Amino acid sequence: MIKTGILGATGRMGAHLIKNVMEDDTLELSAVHVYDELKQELPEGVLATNSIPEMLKVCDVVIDFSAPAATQELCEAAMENPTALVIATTGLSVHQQNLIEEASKKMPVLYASNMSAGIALLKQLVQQVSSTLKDFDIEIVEMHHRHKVDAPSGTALTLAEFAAKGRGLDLEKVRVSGRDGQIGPRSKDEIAVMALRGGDIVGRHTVGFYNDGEYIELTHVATSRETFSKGAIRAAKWLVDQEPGLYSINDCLGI
Ligand SMILES: NC(=O)C1=CN([C@@H]2O[C@H](COP(=O)(O)OP(=O)(O)OC[C@H]3O[C@@H](n4cnc5c(N)ncnc54)[C@H](OP(=O)(O)O)[C@@H]3O)[C@@H](O)[C@H]2O)C=CC1
Ligand SMILES: O=C(O)C1=N[C@H](C(=O)O)C[C@H](O)C1
Repeated sequence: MIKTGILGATGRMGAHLIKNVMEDDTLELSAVHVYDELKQELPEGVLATNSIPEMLKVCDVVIDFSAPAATQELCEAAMENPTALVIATTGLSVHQQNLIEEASKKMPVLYASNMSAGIALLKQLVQQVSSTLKDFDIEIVEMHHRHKVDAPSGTALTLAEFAAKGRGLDLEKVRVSGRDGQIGPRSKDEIAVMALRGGDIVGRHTVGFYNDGEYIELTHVATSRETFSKGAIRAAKWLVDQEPGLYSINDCLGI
């Protein structure tokens, strides 16, 4: 059995993870990190702790759907106690992204801004369309539930990176995150990434390629959070057998 820990256990994703890990035949729920208060009953023997180092001591793998500060603490603690890490938290700073890379020198780490198989494939399609249809304007729109705290979504940024890569562009130089007022005509290279928030939308991403006379829109819709929790569990099972290094969800899926 793979001893599994959950960081962000009291969150929206945490609730699905607890359920899905407990249902799984090859995973054992060893520990949950409780930042504030755990409102859910857990089976006897599961460590509920507010200490990340204590959680790491009893786990083969930790799955993280939490917040940037928590991910940072996880990476720092894991460098003292190397443990496979599946990291799904978005809204990370450059420093926090570098920490993940640093940690991956000592342990296998899989980072994915989206754990679904659909987005794993969509990234590749976006890069292909971007590099093939060079004259098409690229615009990305994401929609999420009203509780989401980071914008644009990590997935939208990842899709934008693949779009930029398809054209050999530096996303930092071409990304537009809003339009308002006398902004002038659209420049050729810009890639807009726009965020909408409302209701209980689990996650919707559209990458549009627009030209005169035609356009293509590629849309992925997540209709259940279990898409992400089950994707992370699939990643955890794969990751525990890997050497130290930084992996993507595509590595895990072999695509
Ligand atoms: N990669 C993917 O496929 C997906 C990624 N996500 C990402 O996962 C993250 C969590 O999403 P969601 O579950 O909706 O968010 P929630 O706000 O519901 O949950 C966040 C969790 O993190 C905990 N937390 C917050 N701050 C800290 C801290 N400083 N230290 C330790 N724990 C902390 C919260 O504890 P408390 O409840 O006590 O505040 C809570 O358990 C987000 O970044 C989201 O974008 C979400 C879905 C899919
Ligand atoms: O916060 C969410 O809910 C989600 N976050 C991820 C992101 O920022 O891309 C993935 C998914 O879209 C749901």
